[in-house]
Amino acid sequence: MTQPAPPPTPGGSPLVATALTKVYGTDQATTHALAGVSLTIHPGESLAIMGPSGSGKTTLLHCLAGILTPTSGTVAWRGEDVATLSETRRTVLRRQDFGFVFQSGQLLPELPAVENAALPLMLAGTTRAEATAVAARWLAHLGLAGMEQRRPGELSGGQAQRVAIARALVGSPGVVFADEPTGALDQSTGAEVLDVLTHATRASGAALVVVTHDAGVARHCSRTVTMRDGRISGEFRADPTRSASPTDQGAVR
Ligand SMILES: Nc1ncnc2c1ncn2[C@@H]1O[C@H](COP(=O)(O)OP(=O)(O)OP(=O)(O)O)[C@@H](O)[C@H]1O
Repeated sequence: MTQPAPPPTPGGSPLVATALTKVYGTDQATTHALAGVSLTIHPGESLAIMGPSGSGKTTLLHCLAGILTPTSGTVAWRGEDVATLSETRRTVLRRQDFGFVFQSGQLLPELPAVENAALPLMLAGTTRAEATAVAARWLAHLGLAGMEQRRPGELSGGQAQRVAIARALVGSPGVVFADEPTGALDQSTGAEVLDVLTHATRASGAALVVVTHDAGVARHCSRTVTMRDGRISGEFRADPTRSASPTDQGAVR
């Protein structure tokens, strides 16, 4: 398969979170969703974030991606602190440097697949003709040639997630954030979509951060961190010489 995006910049900079905390609520009822998380995500790596419900996975993802402002701590990205940027600058950063894949329902139902995939480029000012041409190449790259004009309602769940992956990658982001990207799919479709997500992201040179409950997802990633009560409770690196699962891991933090 030919790579439709420009070649990745060699090297690139890591995303570095330091001592992140996030407290939700008021004085009467507070939740310490993040209680001091430090994490470095390197260019080209794929990181799975696992842990029980309520352990802070989505909150961490949203703080890393500039969707949420942490209560304290920093998120360093290409010389800026994502945590303290203005909302306007964060919006630009999210559009230009980051890609997003969520569980489902993220595509605009009235737009054909190619326009859904082209959206980040059009929002960044690329002409419609150029944006849809790049998006069509991504769709073909992800196995959706011939489906460019279908609306989301005319696609299977797995095909719709491939469109979402094309949309996440079309702007050549530095980091792709995915929150339960296969959560709405059956097991075999989910595995296929995950394969597409991890391979396409790696080929584009971007890092991938995936929140998941599924150990099968984590097995596709080069590293897994587990969370408990707002903290990182364990870390596991994939060993390319054997098939392993996060349950094998030893806690390193
Ligand atoms: N907007 C909010 N307001 C108040 N509390 C919140 C809010 N969002 C999350 N929380 C709380 O923060 C904690 C962490 O939530 P978070 O969604 O990050 O966990 P999670 O590990 O992603 O959970 P799940 O696996 O169930 O999606 C939970 O106790 C949750 O109830």
